[in-house]
Amino acid sequence: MAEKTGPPPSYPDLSAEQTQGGPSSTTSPPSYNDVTGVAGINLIVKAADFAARRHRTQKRKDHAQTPYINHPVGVAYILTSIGRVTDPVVLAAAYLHDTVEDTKTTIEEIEMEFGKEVRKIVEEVTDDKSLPKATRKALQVEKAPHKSPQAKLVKLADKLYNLRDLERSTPHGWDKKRVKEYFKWSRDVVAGCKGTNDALEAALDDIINRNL
Ligand SMILES: Nc1nc2c(ncn2[C@@H]2O[C@H](COP(=O)(O)OP(=O)(O)O)[C@@H](OP(=O)(O)OP(=O)(O)O)[C@H]2O)c(=O)[nH]1
Repeated sequence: MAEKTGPPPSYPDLSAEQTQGGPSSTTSPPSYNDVTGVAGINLIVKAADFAARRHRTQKRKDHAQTPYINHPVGVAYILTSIGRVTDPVVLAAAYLHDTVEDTKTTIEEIEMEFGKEVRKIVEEVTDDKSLPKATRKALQVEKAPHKSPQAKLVKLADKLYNLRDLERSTPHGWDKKRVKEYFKWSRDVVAGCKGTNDALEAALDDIINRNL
């Protein structure tokens, strides 16, 4: 028989932006090196919760105005379902991969909440939005081969999600030429991440060849 537990804790003073529950990490960052079992699941779900709060007002660029959080959730799911990735640190980083680039979240905050390993991956896949767009795009191609295998996994899944999204629906204001340019540029970024995960790379090759 299941043991009776008390009611769930309440967090009356937390704003929607704050993460609820779990040990608070206000002093030193947790270490999630080789995290497994319940701790691993908790890390992943905490990252999903954090990302949902931080992206909560944002929408994708499609005509349906899909909530932005669908993207990081989909990137994490691509990693598990196609890439067969089970490392909680990589999956947490997938949920968090756009929080620093696209919200007020700082990389220090990611480290305090999720540890150095997750921070490193998120940092590696974060573009500097203060740079001109052409520079940012060129840097992604240039830097891709030098990234860690974990960051390459997130990058590959991110690109696969965005390319699938482009096949599904053209973002508001994009013409055919821009879509094609995105496919070409993605092909160059993906080339620099090769040798990381056969299934993800095969899925990317398929969609890129279909569209170029
Ligand atoms: N395909 C598609 N992309 C959308 C949509 N809504 C938002 N995006 C985001 O737009 C970015 C690609 O648009 P761009 O014009 O090339 O780049 P920019 O927004 O960074 O300037 C991607 O950012 P990113 O994830 O940071 O990736 P990336 O720029 O590194 O590829 C993608 O996630 C959508 O409805 N469809």
